[in-house]
Amino acid sequence: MPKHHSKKVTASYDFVVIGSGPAGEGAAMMLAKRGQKVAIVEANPRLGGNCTHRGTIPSKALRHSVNRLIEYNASPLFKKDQVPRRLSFKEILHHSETVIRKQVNLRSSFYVRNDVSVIHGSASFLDKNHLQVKKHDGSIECIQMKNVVIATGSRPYRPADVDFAHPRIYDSDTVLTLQHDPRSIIIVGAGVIGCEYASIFRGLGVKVDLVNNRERLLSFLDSEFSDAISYHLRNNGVIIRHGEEYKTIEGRDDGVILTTTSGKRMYADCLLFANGRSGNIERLNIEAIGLEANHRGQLEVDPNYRTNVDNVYAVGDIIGYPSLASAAYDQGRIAATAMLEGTCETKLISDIPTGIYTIPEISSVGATEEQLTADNVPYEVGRAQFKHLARAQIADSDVGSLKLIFHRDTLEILGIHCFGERASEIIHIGQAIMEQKNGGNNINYFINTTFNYPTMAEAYRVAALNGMNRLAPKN
Ligand SMILES: Cc1cc2nc3c(=O)[nH]c(=O)nc-3n(C[C@H](O)[C@H](O)[C@H](O)COP(=O)(O)OP(=O)(O)OC[C@H]3O[C@@H](n4cnc5c(N)ncnc54)[C@H](O)[C@@H]3O)c2cc1C
Ligand SMILES: NC(=O)c1ccc[n+]([C@@H]2O[C@H](COP(=O)([O-])OP(=O)(O)OC[C@H]3O[C@@H](n4cnc5c(N)ncnc54)[C@H](O)[C@@H]3O)[C@@H](O)[C@H]2O)c1
Repeated sequence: MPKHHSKKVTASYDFVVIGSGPAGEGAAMMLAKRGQKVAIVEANPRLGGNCTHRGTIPSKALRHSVNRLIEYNASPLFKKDQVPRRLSFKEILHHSETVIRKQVNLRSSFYVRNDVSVIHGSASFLDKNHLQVKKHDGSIECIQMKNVVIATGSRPYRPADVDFAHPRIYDSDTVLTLQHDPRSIIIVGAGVIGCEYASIFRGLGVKVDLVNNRERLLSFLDSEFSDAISYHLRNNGVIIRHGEEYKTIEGRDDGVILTTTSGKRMYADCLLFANGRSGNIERLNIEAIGLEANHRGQLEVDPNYRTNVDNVYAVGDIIGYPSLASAAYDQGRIAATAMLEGTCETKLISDIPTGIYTIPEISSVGATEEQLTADNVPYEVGRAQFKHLARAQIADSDVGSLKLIFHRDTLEILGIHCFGERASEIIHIGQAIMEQKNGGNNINYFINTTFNYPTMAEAYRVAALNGMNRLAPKN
C-alpha cells in the first residue's frame, strides 16, 4: 500500500460516502448496485444517520405514541371508567428506541448485502483523494478514493448565549435524553420541529408555550392551513406567542426563565430550543481540498450535486434546502448516477411535498392560494371536510380537510393541501395525478374513478365535485 502524508493508506475505493443518513445511504446503495467498490464512513457507532437516531424517526415514533394515547383517552370504547390514561415522555421514549433499533438492523443489513465496506469513525480530508478516519479507539486510518460524497447532515443550531449544558435546556437532539416528567415546557422556535414537539408535549398533558419569531406558524403553508394548525394547537391548550424574540434564557435548579425583547417573562420546568440547523462541516477539514461552506455550514453544489471540486459531491442537509429525509434519499441516488454517467437526467422533483407531523398532521404539494393569486392564475378550489366522510366518522377522526386547487380553464390540479389524520399519506394520491403529463393531470380523474368505500381517499371525489360545482359559467 502507498503512503500518504506520512500515513499508510489502508484501503482504496472507487467511491467513499461520508455519513450514513438517508442521503449517504441513497448514494452508497446506488453506487454498489452499479458494481462500484464503495465504503461508507460513519462517525456514530450505529448506522442510519441523525435521521434515524435524533431526527425524523424518533420524533415520528414519539408522535405516534402520543396520538395513540389521545385516541385512547377520547374513544368512547375505552372511556367507561372515566379515568384517562397518562404516559410520561420517558415512557414513550421506550417505543421510539425500539423503532430506532429495528431501523438500524434493517439499514445495516443493506450494507452487508450490497458489499459496502462500513468504516466507523470521523472522516476528514487530507486531499481530494485521501481521507483520514479517526476511529473510536483513537486509531487513525488513511483511505484513498477516486470520488467522494459528503452526506454529513446537520445538527441543531446553538446560539452562544444559550447554556445547552444546563440540565433543563434542550435542543432537538438532547431532548431525547429527557428523563424527568416536565409539567411545563417553553419551546423557542415555531418551525417544523417546534410545532411537532409542541404537539407531542401537549398530547402528554404538558403545558406548552410556543415562542415564534415570525407572525404566523409555518408561513410557507397555504394560509388556510397555517391558520388551521394555529387554531388546533391553541384549541388543545398550547400558548402561541407570535413575533417574539428571546432576550435571555436562564437555567435554574428547578426550571428555566425566558425573557423576550418585548419585556415578557416566562417560566417553565424546561426549555426546548428548536430554531434552525447547522451543517456538519467542521470536522471534515474541507480547507484541505479548497472548499468553503456558508455561515450555516452548508456547501454549494451544481444541479448534479457536484461541489467546486470535480470528484467531490454533496447531498442531504449539508447542502441546505429542502433539508428533508424524503428528498435526501433521492439526492443521493441522483448524485450517484451523475458521478457514474457525468450527469443525471432525472432531477429532484420541483414540487417537494411537505409532511408535517403535528397533531393534527398537515401535508401539501404544489402551489398555495396566495402564490396563485399573486401570479394572477385563474383557479378555483374544491374542499372536502373529514367530518363528512364515512371512514373518518368510523375512525373518530373528523378533524381535518382536503383542499384541491385547480386551474379554472384547463382543470389541471395546481396544489393540494390537507390536514388531519394520515394527511401525509392522503396527499400522495393527488400528487400522483398532479405529476401526470399530456392532459393526465385533470381534476375530473377524481370524479370519474371509483374509490374504495369507505376510505379517506373519498375526500378527493368529494373535493373535486365540490370544486366543479363551484365553477362559474364562462360567459
Ligand atoms: C426533529 C427532526 C424531525 C425531522 N422530521 C422529518 C420528517 O418528518 N420528514 C423528513 O423528511 N425530514 C425530517 N427531518 C429532517 C431529516 O431528518 C434530515 O433532512 C435528514 O436526516 C438529512 O439526512 P442526511 O443524510 O443529509 O444526514 P443525517 O441524517 O444528518 O446523517 C448524517 C450522518 O453523517 C455522520 N457524520 C457527520 N460528520 C461526519 C464525519 N466527519 N465523518 C463521518 N460521519 C459523519 C453523522 O454521524 C450522521 O450519522 C427531521 C429532522 C429533525 C431534526
Ligand atoms: N416533518 C418534517 O418534514 C420535518 C420535521 C422536523 C424537521 N424538519 C426539518 O428540520 C428543519 C427544521 O428546523 P427548525 O424547525 O429548527 O427551523 P427552521 O428551519 O424553520 O428555521 C427556524 C429559523 O432559524 C433560522 N436558522 C436556520 N438555521 C440557522 C442557523 N444555522 N443559524 C441561524 N439561524 C438559523 C431560519 O432562518 C429560521 O428563521 C428543517 O430543515 C426541516 O426541513 C422537517
